[in-house]
Amino acid sequence: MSYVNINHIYKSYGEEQVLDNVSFVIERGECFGLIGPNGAGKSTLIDIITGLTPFNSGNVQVDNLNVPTDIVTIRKQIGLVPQEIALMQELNAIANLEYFGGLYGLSGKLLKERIQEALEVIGLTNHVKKPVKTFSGGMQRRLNIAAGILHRPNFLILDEPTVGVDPQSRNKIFEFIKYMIHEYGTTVLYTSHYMEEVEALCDRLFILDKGHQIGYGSQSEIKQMVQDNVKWYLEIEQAPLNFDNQLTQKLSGVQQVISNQNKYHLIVDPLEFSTKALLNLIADLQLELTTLNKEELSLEEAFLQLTGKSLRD
Ligand SMILES: Nc1ncnc2c1ncn2[C@@H]1O[C@H](COP(=O)(O)OP(=O)(O)OP(=O)(O)O)[C@@H](O)[C@H]1O
Repeated sequence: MSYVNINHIYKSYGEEQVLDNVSFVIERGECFGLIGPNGAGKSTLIDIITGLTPFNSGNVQVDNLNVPTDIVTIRKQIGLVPQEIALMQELNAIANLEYFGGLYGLSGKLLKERIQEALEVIGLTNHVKKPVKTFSGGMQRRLNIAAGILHRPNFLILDEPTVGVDPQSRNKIFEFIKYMIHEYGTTVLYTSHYMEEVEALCDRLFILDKGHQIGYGSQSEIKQMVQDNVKWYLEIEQAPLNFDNQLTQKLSGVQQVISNQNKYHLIVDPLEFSTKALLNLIADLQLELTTLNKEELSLEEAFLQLTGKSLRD
C-alpha cells in the first residue's frame, strides 16, 4: 500500500532546474533508498516532502494528505533526521532530548519513557550526563537520530545518517532502522552516498542525477537496467604489476578493472569482450589462471554505470 506519492515534481532555483519531472511511490513500512551523486537534488526533494521548500508543479502526498495544504498534520507523522547535526552542544543528552520532545508536545512521564526508549535503541544509555560537545561523531549522530524519533513517527527520513561514523555506530544505526520497521511498521526514506548501506537496507530505490530519474525499482530491477554490462572475476598466480593495464589495453570491451593482489574484477561490454581473447592473453603471458567466474554487479557498480564517472561540482 502506498504511503508517499511523489507525482511529476518540477523544482527550479532561478534558471537551474533542480528536479525535473520526478515521480515515485514509497510503500508503507518499507525502507526506501534515495541515492544520487552530489547536487542530484536529494535534499531538495526531502525539503519538498517535509514542506520546507515550495515546488513549481506536480503534487506530493503523504498518507493521502497533500503537501503543502495539510503540512501541519503531515509533520506530526514525520521524524526528520537532517544531514547536519542539530544539537545543543553545551547541554547533555537528556536535556537535548527534553528540548526536542517539548517541540513535539511531549511532557511528563510520557516524555521520560520516550527518551529512555530512544536512548536504548540508539545505544546511548551510558552517556546521558555529559555535555554533547564531549561526544564522538558517532555518538552525536546517534543522538541526532534519537531526537527525531521521540514522537514515534510513522515516517522517518534519514538524510545521510552515517556520515563520519565508525562501523560500530553504523551497525547500531542499521539495527535501529530495522527495529523501527519491525516494531512500529515505520516507513523509512534513507539517503546515503554509501551504496553498500543502501544495498543492505533498502529493497527499493530511486536514483536521481542532476534532477532527473536515472533508475527506480527494486535492487534487481536496477541491476537489470545495466544488464548489458557483465562482471568477470579472475585469479592469477603471480601476475605482473602492469597486468591491469594489459587487460584494458589488449582486450576490447573491458570498461573497468578493479584489482587486489592476484584478484581481478572486470566489468565488460559482452558484445565486445571475448573470454577467448582473455584466455589467449593469459596464455601469451605464460600466467596461471586459477579461477574464472561470471559475477553479478554490485549496486555501486550499477550506480556508476547508470550515473557515469564524471565528477560532480
Ligand atoms: N537554496 C538554494 N538556492 C539555490 N540553489 C540551491 C539551493 N539548494 C540547493 N540548490 C541547488 O540545487 C541542486 C541540488 O542540491 P541538493 O542539495 O538538493 O542536492 P543533493 O543531492 O542533496 O546533494 P548532496 O549529496 O551534495 O547533499 C544543487 O545544484 C544545489 O546547488
